[in-house]
Amino acid sequence: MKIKNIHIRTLKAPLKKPFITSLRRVESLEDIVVIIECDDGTVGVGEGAPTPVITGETMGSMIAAVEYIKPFIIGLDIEEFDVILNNIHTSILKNTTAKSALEIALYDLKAKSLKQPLYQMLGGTKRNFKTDITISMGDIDKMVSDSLNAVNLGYDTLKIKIGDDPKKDVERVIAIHEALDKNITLRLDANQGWTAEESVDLLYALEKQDIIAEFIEQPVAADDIEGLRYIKERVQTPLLADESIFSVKDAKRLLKLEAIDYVNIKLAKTAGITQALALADLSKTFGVKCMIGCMLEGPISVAAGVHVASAKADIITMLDLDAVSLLASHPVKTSIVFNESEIRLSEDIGLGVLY
Ligand SMILES: C[C@H](N)C(=O)N[C@H](CCC(=O)O)C(=O)O
Ligand SMILES: [Mg+2]
Repeated sequence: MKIKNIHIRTLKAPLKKPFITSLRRVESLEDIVVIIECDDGTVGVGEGAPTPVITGETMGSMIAAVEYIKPFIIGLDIEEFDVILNNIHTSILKNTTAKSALEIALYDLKAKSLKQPLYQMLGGTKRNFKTDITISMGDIDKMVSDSLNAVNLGYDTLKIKIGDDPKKDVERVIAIHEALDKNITLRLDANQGWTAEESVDLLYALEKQDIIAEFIEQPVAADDIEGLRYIKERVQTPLLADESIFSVKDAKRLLKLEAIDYVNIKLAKTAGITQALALADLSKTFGVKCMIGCMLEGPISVAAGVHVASAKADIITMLDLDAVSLLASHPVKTSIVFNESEIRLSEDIGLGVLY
């Protein structure tokens, strides 16, 4: 099975409502779908969504990166899996989401060539998962009503976006906590919005009210490693690193410093499945649990995240794979069930995506 061609398509999908974090506001999804076509007609499909404020990539840069990588892998046989991976990653630096889209398509092809579902090829057996849902940042009343609606839809874990105003952020979390049953788990994501000192003050204020979230995600700037350690040494609320960890190297540094409690793995940051698996393995050696997350992206790349979650189910114990549920509709047929908080992998070969 030789790689004959690589096609790039654009996927557009409307959101149920605007997606708002301290870093950006998005009104609808637009991303790329990468299709690797082999000489026997088999195709593998991957996807990547631009998140300029996190990975530095845009639609244009991702398309250019995939076009640039193409000649390094066209003509190679799927049997030369490691050579193809190496060529993807060494032909150009960075461009992690573009590389992830290519890797996802390649893993889809490899699993299809072995006639196995991808999670089985990766050693997984788990097929049923529960994800949280993101509550976009906004006015307190809107965040409370969005939280109540999410619980009515069956979600028992909410990821609350905050980070634009520490004082208002405390009020938001207290109001949401007051409005919900106490069996609902709250995750907080500030997307780098606070300083280390603000983070400690804010988390103390919540802890004083007996609000201890499951974790606070990325309270400070991605490169503020000392800030993360400063917070971890002072608060009870566990600390999860997102934008601070793209690679195994990033994670090693933070884990050695004992600066965080959990790691958020996203294929768009790890440049695909290979390093995501390695990141889970590394976290396991440090006894640190992981979450698998996503950007605002579509069902193909989210599906790849679910397969990774199955492969590393012992260490990836938390899921933030809600992007498909945030879409009002999308054009992709999958045999994977995305039903609000419930996600179920099928026994179809490959990713389980028909495009
Ligand atoms: C969609 C997911 N639940 C999420 O919140 N991801 C964000 C980044 C998403 C983006 O801006 O596209 C995160 O974890 O920071
Ligand atoms: Mg985050």
